[in-house]
Amino acid sequence: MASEATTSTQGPVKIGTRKSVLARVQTDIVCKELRKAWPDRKYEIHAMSTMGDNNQTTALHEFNAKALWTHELEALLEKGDLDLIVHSLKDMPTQLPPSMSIGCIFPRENARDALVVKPTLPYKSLSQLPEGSVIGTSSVRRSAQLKRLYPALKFADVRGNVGTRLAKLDNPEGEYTALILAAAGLSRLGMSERITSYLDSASGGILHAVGQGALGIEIRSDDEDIKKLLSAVGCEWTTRACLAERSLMRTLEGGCSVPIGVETEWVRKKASLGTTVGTGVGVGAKPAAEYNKLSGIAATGRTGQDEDENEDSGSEFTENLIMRALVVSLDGQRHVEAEMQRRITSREEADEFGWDVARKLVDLGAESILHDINLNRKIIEEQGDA
Ligand SMILES: NCc1[nH]cc(CCC(=O)O)c1CC(=O)O
Repeated sequence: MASEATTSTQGPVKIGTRKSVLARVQTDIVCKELRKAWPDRKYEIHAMSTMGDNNQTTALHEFNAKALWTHELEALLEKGDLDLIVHSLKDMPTQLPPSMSIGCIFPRENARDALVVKPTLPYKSLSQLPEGSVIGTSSVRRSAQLKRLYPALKFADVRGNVGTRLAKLDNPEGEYTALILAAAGLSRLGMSERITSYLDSASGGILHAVGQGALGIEIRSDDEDIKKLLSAVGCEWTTRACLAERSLMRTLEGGCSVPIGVETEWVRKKASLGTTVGTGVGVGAKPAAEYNKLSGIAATGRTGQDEDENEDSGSEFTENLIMRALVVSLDGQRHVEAEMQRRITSREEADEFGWDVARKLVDLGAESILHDINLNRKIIEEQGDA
């Protein structure tokens, strides 16, 4: 028994996560993939409640919420009490502490936002909602975009995890007509049937959050053992698309989060024919499963399935990434938007692409919108506590 089996490379992989049901489900996805790739290792899941989870009342924007959700887990990672942390990528700050990095990103679920209308009401889309309908959302990205497109709507904060929010919506006495939630969260919780309609560029112009729908794995930057384990899982398509999105946000935010909406989509063209053989994130209002297949993301990732799909990349196919991005003022009165497409063949190119889209938004006037927002509010967060 007292062998060398205590070296870090052979010890259990200690996986950290938050305590919410969604966080647990997402962690199970990651753990399952790791087990499949490395069946001989042992895995331990440590679900911790964080300060954010414990403080349901203080208005979110009073904290630097992103840090609030991640700091406590990061401290354990740093100490070696954890080896990796499973995050919803959109909840990860774009700048990590220097000793931490993103080990990999898992295949993206449906990245879009979803409208969830109170079950007793007949409305099927945002445009059908009567004047004065109350939308429950604590996200300024969501409310600012909706104010721009649907000025007759009203907004109210809604806190708590996804289940709590839905219960507030369903309460006959409740004030909300509808909620806006990430489709990914609902889908992972097995509650896709609650989705009334999907919101995206093709169906009205609501863009989702940077990193939405993807899982980010945070590790110690110098942990070669965990890096090796992660090299067998994750999804390079999602990783590149999300790195581009994060680069966009990092370039624009200058330290604070701002209402930035984004949508990325892979377009794979057969070079000889010039025809689009697969498109990606944000195309039409497709149900989650079909959407995921369409995205070419889950299917072409290194997830063990459909690996052959990917073999055509390289010379015969070109992979272009389309990015649509928007910055909107809090009252919805001003906005700038941009769309660019570029061939992306590496993470570095993805990063540069996000930077260039940000530059384009700045050229179009994003800076004055951002300046006003930063004057008004020191910290704007989109955090809820899913
Ligand atoms: N803001 C909290 C949060 N963080 C991640 C998700 C859902 C899963 C995801 O977007 O990856 C949610 C809930 C929501 O925004 O509806």
